[in-house]
Amino acid sequence: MNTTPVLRVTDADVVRGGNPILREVSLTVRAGEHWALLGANGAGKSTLLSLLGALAHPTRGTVEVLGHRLGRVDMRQLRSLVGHVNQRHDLRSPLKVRDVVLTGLTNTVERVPRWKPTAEQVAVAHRLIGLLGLDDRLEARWPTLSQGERGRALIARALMPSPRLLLLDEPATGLDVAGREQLIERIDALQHAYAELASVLVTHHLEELPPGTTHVMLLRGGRCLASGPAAGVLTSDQVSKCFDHPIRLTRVDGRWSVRASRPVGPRVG
Ligand SMILES: Nc1ncnc2c1ncn2[C@@H]1O[C@H](COP(=O)(O)OP(=O)(O)OP(=O)(O)O)[C@@H](O)[C@H]1O
Repeated sequence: MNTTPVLRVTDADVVRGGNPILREVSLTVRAGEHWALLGANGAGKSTLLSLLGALAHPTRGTVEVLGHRLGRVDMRQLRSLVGHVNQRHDLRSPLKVRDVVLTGLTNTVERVPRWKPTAEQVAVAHRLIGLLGLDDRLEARWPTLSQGERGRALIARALMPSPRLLLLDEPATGLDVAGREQLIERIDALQHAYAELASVLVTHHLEELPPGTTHVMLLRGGRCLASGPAAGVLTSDQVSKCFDHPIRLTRVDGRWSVRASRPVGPRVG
């Protein structure tokens, strides 16, 4: 087993246009851990994810992705080793689900002309398609897929090169309840199927956290408010601070949900 942390961020600052966007953020992610980055709009989640996906450099501090320090490696090459699921996938061709998933091996949006997968690669694609619950959509074409099916196809695509790290940027945005629940069920299944895989999921909705979430970082105004094992970080107090609102957090059957907590006082009427 590889014991090098999958991600190590040390005192990272990001400044854009003179504005501090991330301040002194540190994070270590190890194999088998499933992190969630939580915070209100503008807290800095996507900016942090862009460092973790080797898409941007920190202004100060260090970021190591899969043991490679940003600034000392070829970012493009490093990116190809990270499974990054971004809902903005600008695919124009009506590719079949299987071919969309196989583009994960060429790390391209479109199919590379004359590139042919091996029988073994096709078998891996089929296994991932099954794992993401898309067996009956194997022959379906991209434009005919629902948003939820597209999201799950993109996760299968990201897993094609067997990455050690999977990054999920608000994967449930825009899904209806059924789509969200299918997605969470499948993320849960793949976390069980790939015990060594580490993942980082960005969201502002606690209802979207898969039950296998092991660790959480709460971000507020570009700073880490709390970070560590989910049970210690996800408390009503800390989540209320994170979202600047009094919130009551509950966990049932491994899933979290939140409600605004009502101030205790005399009832009127
Ligand atoms: N290139 C940039 N120049 C200036 N400000 C930026 C830049 N990129 C992001 N910001 C600002 O940095 C802050 C954090 O942005 P970021 O997208 O990381 O937040 P987020 O937590 O992902 O938000 P959301 O939940 O709304 O997606 C925001 O206030 C944003 O406007």
